[in-house]
Amino acid sequence: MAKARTLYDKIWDDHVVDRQDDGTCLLYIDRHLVHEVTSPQAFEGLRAAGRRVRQPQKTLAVVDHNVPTSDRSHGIEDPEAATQVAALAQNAQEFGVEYYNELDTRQGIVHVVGPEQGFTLPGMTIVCGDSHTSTHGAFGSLAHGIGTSEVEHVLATQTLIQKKAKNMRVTVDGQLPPGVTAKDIILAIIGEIGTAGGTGHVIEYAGEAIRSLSMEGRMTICNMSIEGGARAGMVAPDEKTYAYLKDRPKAPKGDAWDAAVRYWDSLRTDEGAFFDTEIRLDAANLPPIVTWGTSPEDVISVAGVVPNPDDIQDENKRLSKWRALEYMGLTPGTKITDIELDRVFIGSCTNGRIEDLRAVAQVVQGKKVHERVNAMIVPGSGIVKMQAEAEGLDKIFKEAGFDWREPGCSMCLAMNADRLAPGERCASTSNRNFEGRQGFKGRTHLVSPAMAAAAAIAGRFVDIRTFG
Ligand SMILES: CC(C)[C@H](C(=O)O)[C@@H](O)C(=O)O
Ligand code: SF4
Repeated sequence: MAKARTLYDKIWDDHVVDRQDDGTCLLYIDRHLVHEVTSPQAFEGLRAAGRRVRQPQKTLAVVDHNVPTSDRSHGIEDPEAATQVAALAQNAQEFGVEYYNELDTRQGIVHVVGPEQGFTLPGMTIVCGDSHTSTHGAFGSLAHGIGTSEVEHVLATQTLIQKKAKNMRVTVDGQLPPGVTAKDIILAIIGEIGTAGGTGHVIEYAGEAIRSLSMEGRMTICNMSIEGGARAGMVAPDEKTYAYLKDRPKAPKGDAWDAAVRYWDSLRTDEGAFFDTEIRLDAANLPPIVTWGTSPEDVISVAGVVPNPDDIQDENKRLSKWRALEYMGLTPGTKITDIELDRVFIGSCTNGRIEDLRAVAQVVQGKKVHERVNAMIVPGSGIVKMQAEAEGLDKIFKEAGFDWREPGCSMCLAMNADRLAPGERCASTSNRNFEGRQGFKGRTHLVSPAMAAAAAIAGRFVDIRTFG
């Protein structure tokens, strides 16, 4: 009998072109997403070597990090951003790669755009010069970030040099309580395993709670796999995956669709397959989570208090958590619900999709953003924006006092004009709370969309389970 294999093993095996004795492999790459930040040198390298893009139709380029989220119909004012955007437009044209510019409705954050267009499909190897490429694993693909020199390698050859990672399974049993979301699951997992817990592994998420999630929720989980140190995250495809993808512009059609689904149905981890590491969590025990520090592992229940680093044995860790508290302007023992906010950011490739915006609308409908708070909502893509407007969500947001913006990465990493002022405190639906991530000396607390929405109204963190 054939050896029992994991989902990761199967996709890996189906893409190995060559294997050296030391385990180094050449992997075939099915899809390559390209954005303006990590591609200029890669295209420059091709140009210098006189090479073409090997398979332009398997490559898709979009601008997201630098674009302003204000009206851009009259061009991009910031000269640096304008130069980077223009460079991608020029490279895409010169190398025959499909490109969504800042005025295209299909434009958005690269990890929102891929799935939305059906460019992301189960069983594929997907890369992008961006760490959150792990998002696409929600479709049962092997998707991970690569560096700029690898971007050049993939552009030139449609292959990547890789060594196989270990298998890890995170099983989330049970059912999520009301008010607790995919974001809380992944923050809880990272809190449990730490930011290095997944190092050297590809994580497969399994269990009843994961199965019950929408594709949007699964993307939120896979998105943050990288914050847990893993190379990639994945969820086996199922009927929800197919329903999401069917009739998407780039998804296969007719007989090709049927044949694809037959293959995708085989992409399940076999009974008895080996995992190097296994973790289990019970969804029923999870609270809404807020991060208190400068690492995504610094998690605490909204009903809790800021922890005391003195309780940590390891000296280095203890000191680093004290530094985090100092940076965050917090003292141990402070109730999370006593933390006041200046800003709220709803968006990013973690939580900038339509389901996230619906969750926000549900919380803020008929209410007003707290007078101290400046709150913005940045849809993950033009398609998300259009859908939200068709559902009237933008009206709900604007009436509540939210700023409704154009799509892009925005204040997830503050590469454009959207940023925190020094000392400002923000509830954010994004994935990183590093020092300076949302602006110099800015203070970021990671939360779910519903929790960010409630915080915008209350001006402080509130427990979404009792808010209303
Ligand atoms: C700019 C890009 C290289 C970076 C990444 O790789 O993740 C960004 O998207 C981020 O989220 O920090
Ligand atoms: S939204 Fe944030 S995390 Fe996602 S790709 Fe953009 S900068 Fe990176």
